[in-house]
Formats: sequence, structure tokens, C-alpha cells
Amino acid sequence: MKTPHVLTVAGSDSGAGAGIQADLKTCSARGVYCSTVITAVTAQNTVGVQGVNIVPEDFVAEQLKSVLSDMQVDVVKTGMLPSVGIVSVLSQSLREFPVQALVVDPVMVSTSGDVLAGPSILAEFREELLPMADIITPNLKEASALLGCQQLKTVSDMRSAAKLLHEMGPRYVIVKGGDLPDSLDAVDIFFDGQDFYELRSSRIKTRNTHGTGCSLASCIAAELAKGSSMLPAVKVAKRYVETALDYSKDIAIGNGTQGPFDHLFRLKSNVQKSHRQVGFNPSDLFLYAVTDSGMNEKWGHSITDAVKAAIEGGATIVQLREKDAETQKFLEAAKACCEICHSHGIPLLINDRIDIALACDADGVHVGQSDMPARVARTLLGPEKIIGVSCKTLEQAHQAWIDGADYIGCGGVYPTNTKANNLTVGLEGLKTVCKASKLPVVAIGGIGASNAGSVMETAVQNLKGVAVVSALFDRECILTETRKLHAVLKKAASMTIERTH
Ligand SMILES: Nc1ncnc2c1ncn2[C@@H]1O[C@H](COP(=O)(O)OP(=O)(O)OP(=O)(O)O)[C@@H](O)[C@H]1O
Ligand SMILES: Cc1ncc(CO)c(N)n1
Ligand SMILES: [Mg+2]
Repeated sequence: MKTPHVLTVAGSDSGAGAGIQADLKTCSARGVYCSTVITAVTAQNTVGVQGVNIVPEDFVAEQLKSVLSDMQVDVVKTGMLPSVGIVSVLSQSLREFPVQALVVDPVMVSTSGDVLAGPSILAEFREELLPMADIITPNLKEASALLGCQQLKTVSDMRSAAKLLHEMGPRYVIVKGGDLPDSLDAVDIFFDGQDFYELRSSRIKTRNTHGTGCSLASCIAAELAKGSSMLPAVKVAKRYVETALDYSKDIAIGNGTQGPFDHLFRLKSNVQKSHRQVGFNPSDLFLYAVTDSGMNEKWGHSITDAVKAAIEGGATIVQLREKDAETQKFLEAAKACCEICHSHGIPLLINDRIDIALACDADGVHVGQSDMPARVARTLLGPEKIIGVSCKTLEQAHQAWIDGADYIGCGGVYPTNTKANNLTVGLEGLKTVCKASKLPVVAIGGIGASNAGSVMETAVQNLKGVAVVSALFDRECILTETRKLHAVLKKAASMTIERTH
């Protein structure tokens, strides 16, 4: 299988917010392989650039040859090119090993104001590299340096600059306005030789903008490598930077004025941020409370009050099962319940709705046999979230285990009104599934204080607790009912311990 491949020819940033490191992270975030030819090693942090060590041009040439002669590179992206020799070695290599597209980020000045490539390279840049480029991505200072003109101060200046730069040979130009003074939005001007596009996004209020330029260019390169055409690639890249900045706006790395952002936020968004100890603990299944909007409505309970009462009464895990809720209302309720559960160290799962679980950063989901398959849910939710699956048979239990679930819910143990047309498996069915299951099991279906003892006293292996809807929530006082059930479960557990000792 051919993997989309970007080669970045750029400098190393020891602080890892920009340069080679930003390129590697951006391409990884976008699902594209990234090889690296290093042109300079910088000593750099959130304060600025303390030192630059330029790699000799012969050795840059050797790296280029190693990669281009062997690997199928789709797109080359350039960043810091600190010497005339390096620019010319690169142009030669590209003539020898042509690629599908060339993205040139004409890095000269960092946002911190430090010079990364001096004016001596400008002539070589204009004559050799710009005519070969599919797109160039200067910031305001770089655009004026390339044009040898005054500082750019307005969006209208940016348009004129884009047009003049286009005359130097690149097929497309984007002039980045990240550093535009007094601008509420982050405005970039894209020019395709004919039309101008004003690309706007909200300006994220953050100090963590170090490396935005490198990341924008790498993301454009990554999208092109995947087969995108230029304007869509640029739009995706802009949105990627905006989203990453928004996600990272409060992170604190370094003491300087220019912090790095988190390129791989998508991976992190699957990591639990709650106060709960990360990971699933099967003993959490002991008293599993499953909410029901209809019952809450009937008794005039708000969902948050219902969840609070269940937790106070001894629930060890909560699942929100809101079959008829409107999405926006459900999300609001889920966020509120998440806060309540987490302040008590209790995991919160969402029935069926992976989207809601992701949006409120719940601890996981519970899915039925006809919902999203557990394997797909696992891919969407990442490795750390809790996934439970309803199973009635050995085969289903086995599949849940193969699919990467954490527990199974087995039932209906007793007849129930909560679920229409639900097959009752009985205590025998429960026992059969529990014995064969490789996953911990919670029993469900028609269970309450009167029969929870009998369920738990089966003491069958893997059975960790009972899941309850009506017996807790179709009642006037949820707290009292939960306490009652908790006492029954405690008693059953102590009897089981006595018997097994
Ligand atoms: N605060 C911000 N909020 C949203 N987008 C931003 C912000 N700052 C910069 N951008 C966007 O990030 C991209 C890079 O722009 P910028 O002008 O900062 O490049 P640069 O100076 O080359 O970056 P750097 O030198 O930090 O790598 C542009 O698309 C710009 O609009
Ligand atoms: C190595 C390197 N390349 C590019 C930039 C531009 O942000 C930087 N600060 N450092
Ligand atoms: Mg900038």
C-alpha cells in the first residue's frame, strides 16, 4: 500500500514547537509519513533563538539523495534554508528527483523576531526556488523581504504582495496574517493567479503560536500528498492550525512569550482528563445505575438530581440512557452529569451515543448488539475509554472480547418493562454467559432489591454486580432505593465471601 509521503527540508527546533519537529507532528496528525532533511540545528526555546548551527551543504545534499533516491516522496516542503549553498543544492536535487508538489515556506524571521535565514539567500530564492514552487507561504515580514518592499500593514497590502509574489513564479501564494496588528480575525490571503481568497478564522487568544507557520505549510503539504488540490488543502491546513491552537490555548510550556501548541491534540482528546484514576476497574460494576428520561419525567426528577441521588445512595458507575433526548439537551445533561460523577470519582458511561461520549469526555459508552459495533467504538474512542456491550449468548460475549470491550452486560435476567421485546435469559442464561466470558459481567433486566441477592448469590465467576433502571429511577425517592439495593448487594457479597472461605 502506498503511503502518502512528505519530505521536509528544514531546521531542527530544540524546543520542538516549530521546524522539523512541527513538521513531523503535523504530518503524523494528518496521517502522512514524513521524512526529514535537516538544514540547521537551532538552540531555541519559548524565549527565542539562542544559537544556530548550519549543516554543511554537501551533507544536506547527501541527506536529500538518501531520501529522494530511495523513498517515493510525493511532496517536498521546505522551511529554514539558511545558506545560498543549501538553496542551490535543493533546487538541483529537485531537478534530479522531481516530485508531485513543492511547498516553500520561506522561513527568514521567527515570530520572536530572530533571523533564521539572512538577506544573502534572497537572490537564490527568487531565481531558483520560487519558480519551481507550487505554493509559497510567507508571513508578513517574509513577504516584504522577498519583495524588497515596505512593511505590510493591512489586508490590502497583503493582496498586493500576493500578486507581486505570484509574478515571481510560484503557482499559488498565501500571505499569512498571523502577525497582522490590530486584527480580530486571523486573516490569510490566498492567490491563485486569478482570484484572491480571504481566508479567515477566529484569532485564538493564546501565547502558544510558536510554529504556526511551519505547521500550516506542513499541513498543506500533507493534504497535497493525500491527493487534495491546492485551495482545499490550504483551507484544511488553516482549520487544523486554528483547532490545534484552540485546543492548546491554555497549555503552559516554557517561561518565554512564545509557547508551542499541541499538534497531536486529536490523540489527546481521547485521553481522560477526569480526576478518576485512568482505566477500568471491574469492581465499578457493583451497583450500576442506568438512567431513563421517561422515568425522571414521570417523577419530576431532573437528570442531574437523579444521578446525584444514585451516587449518594451508593451507585458505583452511572450510565446515561436517554433514548428520546434531543442531542443538544442530552449533551448539556451529559456534561453536567460528567462533572457530578467525576467529583465523586465515579465513571460515567453514555448509552449508544459515541458522539455524546466524545463531546462531554465521558469515561466510555455502553452499546447493544444493533448499535455501533464495539470494534468501531474502540477505534473512535481510543484505547483508554470504557466500552460495555450487551450480550445474551456465549458467541456475543466472545465477540465483545475480540472487539476490545471492557465488560459485558448480560440479561434480561428477569422480565422487564424497560426494554420492549427483550428476551429473558434467566439466571441459567446469565450463568452460562458468565462462565464462558473472558470479560467481567454485570447482570441486567428486572433486577431490584428483592432479587439482587439471588443474582449475586449465584457467585458465578466474572459476575461483578447488577445494573438497574426501574428499581432506582421509577421510584419517588432514588436515594432511598439505591441505599436499599446497596445494602442487599453488600450482604450478598459478604455471604459469598464467607462461603468461599
Ligand atoms: N492566534 C491565532 N489564532 C488563529 N490562527 C492563527 C493565530 N496566529 C496565527 N494564526 C494562523 O497561523 C498561520 C501561520 O501564520 P503566522 O503569520 O503566525 O506564520 P509564521 O509567522 O510563519 O509562524 P511561525 O514563525 O510562528 O512559525 C496562519 O494561517 C495564521 O492565520
Ligand atoms: C528551526 C525553525 N524553523 C522555522 C521556524 C519558524 O517558526 C523556527 N522558529 N525554527
Ligand atoms: Mg507567526
